Amino acid sequence: MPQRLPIILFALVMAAIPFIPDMPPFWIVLLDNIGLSALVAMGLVLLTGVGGLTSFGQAAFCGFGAYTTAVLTTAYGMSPWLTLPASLLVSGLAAVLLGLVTVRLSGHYLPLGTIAWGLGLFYLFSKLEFLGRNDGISAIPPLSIGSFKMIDPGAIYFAIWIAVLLAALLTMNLLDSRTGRAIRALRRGHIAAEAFGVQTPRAKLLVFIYAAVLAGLSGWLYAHFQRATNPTPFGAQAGIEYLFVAVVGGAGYVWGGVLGAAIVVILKEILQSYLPYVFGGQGQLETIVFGILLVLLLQLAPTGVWPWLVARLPFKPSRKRPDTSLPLPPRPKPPASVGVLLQIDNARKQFGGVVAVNDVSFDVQAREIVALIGPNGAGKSTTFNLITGVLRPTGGSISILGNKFGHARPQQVAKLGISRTFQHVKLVPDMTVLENVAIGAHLRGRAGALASMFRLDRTDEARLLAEAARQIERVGLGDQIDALAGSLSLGQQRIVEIARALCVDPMLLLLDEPAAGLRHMEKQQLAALLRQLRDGGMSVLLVEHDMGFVMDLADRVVVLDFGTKIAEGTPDAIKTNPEVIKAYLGAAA
Ligand SMILES: Nc1ncnc2c1ncn2[C@@H]1O[C@H](COP(=O)(O)OP(=O)(O)OP(=O)(O)O)[C@@H](O)[C@H]1O
Repeated sequence: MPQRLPIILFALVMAAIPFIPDMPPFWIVLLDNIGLSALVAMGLVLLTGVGGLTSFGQAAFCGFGAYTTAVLTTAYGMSPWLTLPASLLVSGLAAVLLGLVTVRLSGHYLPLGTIAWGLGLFYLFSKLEFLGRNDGISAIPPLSIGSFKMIDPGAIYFAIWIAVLLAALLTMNLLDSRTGRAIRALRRGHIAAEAFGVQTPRAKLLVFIYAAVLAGLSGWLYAHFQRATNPTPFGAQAGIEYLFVAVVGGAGYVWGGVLGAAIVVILKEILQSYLPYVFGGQGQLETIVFGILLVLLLQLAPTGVWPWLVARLPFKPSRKRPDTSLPLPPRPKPPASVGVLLQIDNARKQFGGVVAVNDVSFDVQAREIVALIGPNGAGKSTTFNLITGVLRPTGGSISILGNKFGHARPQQVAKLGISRTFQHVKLVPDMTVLENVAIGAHLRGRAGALASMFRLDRTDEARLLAEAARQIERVGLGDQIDALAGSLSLGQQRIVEIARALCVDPMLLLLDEPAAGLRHMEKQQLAALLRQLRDGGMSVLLVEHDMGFVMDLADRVVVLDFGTKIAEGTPDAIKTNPEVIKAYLGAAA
């Protein structure tokens, strides 16, 4: 089924609803409220479900949108259509200021931070004289087109649902793009995204602003729907409720935001209307029952109702295969005469009293496979992290083609043409293999968020996906291209990581335990691929515990023990080196 067909059908159904004969006006009011809530929830889908940034403070951004238009239309007589950009701008600017502080927080501090400013802004709205303090602002004019005033709920219905549909389309376009993949990669932690050039603070700020602008749009519509505004709908409780809406619907899914809004708004309405009859007018009971029902719902569908429903559909949306003939210009390569590609000179890394890497020096030549081996805790992964900019060295230097880059950020290291895989696989499990691998080509694309939202990125996108598809074919996973990464075996996921690293078109490939979890045949195929890459001009530095694999494949082996280099040489020399034998036997004993 074509991907856009369900959206067109949905739009037609929503457009037809107000024309149903004898449609109770109350239902239209409910649908208006659902639309307003869906706009905020959609922003939260992107922020929390996709980007992994939990926010309890979204209601405050609705407040910015609502109060901006309320002030400008009532005090300055501006047309509501002119206040729309102003409302979005004020919400966006507020998000920039709050986001610059908030997105740097991590773990529990991030949601706590959003609660703090959510509460703070609520009190600000209720204390400022020009916002009408607790009473708010009334007599806000309705939206109008010519002499047609959208006073009744059936009229503003169209404005609200056109906004919801446009927001859904723009959000889906954004997610289905280079920038969208970067945002989705955030959920797996910043290290994996940064290794492929994603500017994670910028990506986080982008989703923060985007979510705030959608909330501001909802606030603007709300102000002209209610024609009055006060602080209550923009407080902490409303912020928590919006998060509920997103989670119940399915926090990672655009349409989950719409469905969640429908479930929560309708459920609340039913409970408020009927529970007083059941319990004889006892106050507040609906809040308790509402909470219990939502918890039960989440037991049934832990990732939200939308994915639960989609998994039960008899048909699946069809995915278009990328056209692999589309070229992506290769990155510049080192001249054929180059000898040493990577030089590590007395690299040192201390964690407090632990010397994880102790003045280690070695090099990797052009077109060479070097293995870095050593017992557990020898400092191999730390060395990888020093080379890739994840850790800053305590001393020494690292250079590529003679240029020192020891203190570069991971994004800059990726730009130099160094890409990597991880000891603990860092793929986004609910993204397809193709989408995961395409993150590797991030630096080779150009399209930004705005171009993606308006589908102006298609040529760029087609080239990135073509490159990803070629690399997936190259590593032998062509038949898994549309599978979710999380559904593959661990060994296959490691191979997907190699394809992602190859998408960088690197001159140096760093592989952290690539053969772990692979079967014998798969290891042989991997070795053949790595030899082919080397013969094609790439250098490979790999950490591996499988000695058979290493000794068969590597041109040279560097051995670490307790952070210190104890040997270096050809596989044959290393196999018989007494220091190495002692280190390994010592470790085994
Ligand atoms: N972030 C950290 N903080 C403190 N100590 C650390 C940190 N990272 C690594 N270490 C220590 O540095 C030493 C080297 O660790 P590293 O992970 O580099 O070893 P490895 O050779 O990769 O081991 P393995 O083969 O088990 O992965 C270990 O003693 C480890 O405990």
